[in-house]
Amino acid sequence: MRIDVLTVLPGLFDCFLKEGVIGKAISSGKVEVKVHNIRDFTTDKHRVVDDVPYGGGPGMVLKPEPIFRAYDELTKEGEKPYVLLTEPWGEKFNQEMAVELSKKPRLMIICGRYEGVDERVKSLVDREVSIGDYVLTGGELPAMVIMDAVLRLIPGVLGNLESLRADSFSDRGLLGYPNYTRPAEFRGMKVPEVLLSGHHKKIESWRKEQSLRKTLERRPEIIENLKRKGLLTKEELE
Ligand SMILES: N#Cc1c(-c2ccc3ccn(Cc4ccncc4)c3c2)n[nH]c1N
Repeated sequence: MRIDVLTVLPGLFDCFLKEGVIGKAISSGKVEVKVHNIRDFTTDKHRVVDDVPYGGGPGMVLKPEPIFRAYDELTKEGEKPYVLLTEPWGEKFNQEMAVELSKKPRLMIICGRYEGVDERVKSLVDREVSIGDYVLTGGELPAMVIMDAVLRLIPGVLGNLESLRADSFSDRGLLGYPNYTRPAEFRGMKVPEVLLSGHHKKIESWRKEQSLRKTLERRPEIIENLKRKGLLTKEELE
């Protein structure tokens, strides 16, 4: 997969693209992520990317020209990307969307700033996406959240064991099971016996029960949604 990111703050992506699972996936060539400074696609000597809003009002708006120039330049060759625009009021990002996006060969993520992008930029966009009902200062952190959730699903990025775990739980949006590590008792708090038993079938069923119970308690709508889609097995429904 290739992802092109358009932003006026490319430096925000430096650590994200160098560290951890995502950094390894990029350095090993499993995925390709290129961050482009919208300012590099301006043509004036002051490299202006924003302007005051028509009709008045606070703040500035990202101009359409530099973004269109970047899009035209980056789509001259190769497969056309599926274009995302991060927006406070976009479609809510979730695991289902992450799975869908992970199957695209190429993505482009346009990150707004200030009051947002000129409305005409949306003629380039396939999906306006929000990561939640709270207000951020720009679209870069949402872009990193989306990339993290999508790239971890690319085969080989997480390694086999992890991707097996992911398929059975988080890809259906179920909450995770409790994790423990040594010591077996810490300040009077013991690790559940079943996890020390070495009985893999019992451990798996305990973890599935914990995940379903936590999901039912905290996010009952996820269980209802899975029931409606027939994505819960008979024993999971019991
Ligand atoms: N995805 C996502 C988001 C954003 C977000 C995304 C892009 C931009 C560009 C500019 N801003 C700042 C702004 C502009 C207008 N109104 C309020 C805030 C952004 C916020 N906020 N909260 C989310 N969940």
